[in-house]
Amino acid sequence: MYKYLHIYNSPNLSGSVEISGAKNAALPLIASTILSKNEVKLLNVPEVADVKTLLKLFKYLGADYNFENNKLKINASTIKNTTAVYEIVKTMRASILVLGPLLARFNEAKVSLPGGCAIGARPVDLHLKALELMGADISIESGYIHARGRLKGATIIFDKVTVTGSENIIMAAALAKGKSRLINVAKEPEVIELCEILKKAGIDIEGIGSDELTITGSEGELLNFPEIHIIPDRIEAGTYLTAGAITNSNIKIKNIIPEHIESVIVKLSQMGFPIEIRENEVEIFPAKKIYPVNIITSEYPGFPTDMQAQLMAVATQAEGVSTIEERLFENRFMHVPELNRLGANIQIQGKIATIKGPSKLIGADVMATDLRASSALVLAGLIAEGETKVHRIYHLFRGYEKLLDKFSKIGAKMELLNEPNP
Ligand SMILES: CC(=O)N[C@H]1[C@@H](OP(=O)(O)OP(=O)(O)OC[C@H]2O[C@@H](n3ccc(=O)[nH]c3=O)[C@H](O)[C@@H]2O)O[C@H](CO)[C@@H](O)[C@@H]1O
Ligand SMILES: C=C(OP(=O)(O)O)C(=O)O
Repeated sequence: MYKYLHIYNSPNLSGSVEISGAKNAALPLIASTILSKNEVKLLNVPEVADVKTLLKLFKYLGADYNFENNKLKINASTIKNTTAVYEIVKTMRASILVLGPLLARFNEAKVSLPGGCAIGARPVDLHLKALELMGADISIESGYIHARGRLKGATIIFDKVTVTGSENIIMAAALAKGKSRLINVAKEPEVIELCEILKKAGIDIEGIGSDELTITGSEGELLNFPEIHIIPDRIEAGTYLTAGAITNSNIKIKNIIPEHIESVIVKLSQMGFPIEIRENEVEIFPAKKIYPVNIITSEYPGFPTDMQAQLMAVATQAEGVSTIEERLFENRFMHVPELNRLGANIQIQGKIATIKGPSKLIGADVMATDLRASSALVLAGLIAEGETKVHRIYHLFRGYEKLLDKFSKIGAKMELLNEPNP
């Protein structure tokens, strides 16, 4: 039975939210266990749909695991199958993360092409080009990427900064023969955590945290992984921070690494929200006046595309004209018509959205189209007069753990109800 999220006007939030482990760190780290000879224990793993999908894929490949209370024990040494099937890959693009490690370990891998999705074309050409430079023979057959060959170290210059592309090639280089130089690598905290774990597992990696890495591969020898503690989810943290902002409330966001959301804090501060930064938490206070803002999305440490929709929801309440330019994905404004249905005044011209505020929002039926678009609609629903029904809400559960519990703890009123016409 399909569900929708019924949100009741909740203009005053208070209290604190504990942030879960990062989905986008957990996914590559789980994929990396393909390189491990031992069972790996991962802590602070978020129980979200994407993690469960990747685990389903691991089971299909032949791995064993146990996942309870955010603790995951996974043994990928039993993997025999090297084909990631369409039926699983189609539900989650990040399944492409098994390509690099499977190929590096088995000298062969077949992964269904992830295809386009809601936010843009999202090709994987840079992943494939890099693997070819490392000696892989790659063909596309019946919708599958078929990669074969023994990987050897290479110099790779990424034409664009790609997060999962960098992660795939870092994992491949860890087991390849010889040294790889990766230039223009992504510097997202999730990429850094992957490098640090591989280093602890015995791989020589230089340049961690910079955009150039030198990795000396183990020549096919499997690694001895340490216990892994997943870093806090900076996008979940940013989302709850924007919940404080849109409702102009005082809330604390706990269990985070504030540096990871610096660009979001800077923009909310510019909008007039006082924010106190402490060691593992930030606290947002009501603004006297909400100022408009100009945002351009970019790679870390720039403003994250994964926070663009949420900031746009907040900008609907600013006194004046804000602009948001989306530079990473060509189709990541799907929340705009839905926010406008609630009463926002947003226009799009190419990559730029212009938001005229403040707008009085009034509850309506709206459609979630992707993960972060869904969160923008939830935020808008908090301040919309009356009741807002967010349909296709399953997108949200790909990346937000215990969303209803966390929102209800800070005073938001919402419930999951059955769609009347499924
Ligand atoms: C699971 C995960 O971590 N997902 C994140 C990851 O996605 P993902 O890793 O898929 O995003 P990328 O960093 O690869 O994409 C950045 C840009 O490069 C382009 N590109 C990418 C690869 C390629 O082979 N060719 C190519 O042209 C993409 O279309 C996009 O325009 O980073 C994005 C950008 O921060 C985030 O929005 C996603 O939440
Ligand atoms: C776009 C996202 O995820 P994915 O790359 O898995 O689609 C996201 O986390 O906002």
